[in-house]
Amino acid sequence: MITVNNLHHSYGAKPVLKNVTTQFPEHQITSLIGPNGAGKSTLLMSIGRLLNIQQGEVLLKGTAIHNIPLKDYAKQVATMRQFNSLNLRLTVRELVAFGRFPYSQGALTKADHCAIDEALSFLALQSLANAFIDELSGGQRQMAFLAMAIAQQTDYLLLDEPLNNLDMKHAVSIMRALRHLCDDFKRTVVLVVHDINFAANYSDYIVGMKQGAVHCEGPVEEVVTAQRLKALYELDLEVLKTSQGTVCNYFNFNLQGEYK
Ligand SMILES: Nc1ncnc2c1ncn2[C@@H]1O[C@H](COP(=O)(O)OP(=O)(O)OP(=O)(O)O)[C@@H](O)[C@H]1O
Repeated sequence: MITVNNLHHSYGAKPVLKNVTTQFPEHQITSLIGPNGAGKSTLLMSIGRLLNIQQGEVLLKGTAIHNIPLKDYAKQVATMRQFNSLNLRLTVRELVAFGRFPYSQGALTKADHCAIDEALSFLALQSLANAFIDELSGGQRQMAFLAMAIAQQTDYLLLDEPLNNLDMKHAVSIMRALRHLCDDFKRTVVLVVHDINFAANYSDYIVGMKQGAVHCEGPVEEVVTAQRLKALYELDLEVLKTSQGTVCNYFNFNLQGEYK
């Protein structure tokens, strides 16, 4: 279990996480949602140890993460950050191989090659294995970075906007793949996602953040209500239950406090 207790984070004098306390259920998908600038990425990067913890604590299975050697942490927690402008002269396979670094330190073993093959085939990326990252579309690149995180074979996956740049079909494939990782491989996934409909239909638990604080959290059914989402986003919307799932419709409503 990942537990966050009273986490504060400031950039310079600007506080962006204010007393954040939450935890993410094991073997489930948790979506971090909320308006732009709410602190979702800062929270995720703090948990992933890509940002130092300034105040408060993050526990992994009861141990404060700063007490876990980074090398061991990387075998338990993989983080995919937003990388939009990276131009790497690496093939997809070489990139995915970086996911094995905590195990191989660069000298890939047979087991590492198997893990790389598994990650590529899990996301149906075999045909792109020898393509160069800087020659891929944004969506293909996103999939390659996700494969790198999956190849790390950790119990916990932290993903910052993994659906960025993906068309509907690829976004659905990714969310199904993440469900498969949780349901069949007992992984725990925490992702930042802007599309409330993906959060509503593929996650188990939702943490809604606003202005650096946890605004609401709970199982999907509790958080995905018109009342909760209106308060979170300051936007009128309706939540429709259909035979295929939940649809949040926020089109053609008035923006609260703004022009029609
Ligand atoms: N490196 C940085 N230096 C200064 N301020 C930063 C930095 N990174 C983020 N911020 C600020 O911290 C606040 C929270 O940013 P963060 O990226 O965590 O929010 P977010 O909820 O993930 O936003 P978004 O949905 O827009 O990606 C924002 O006001 C942002 O401007």
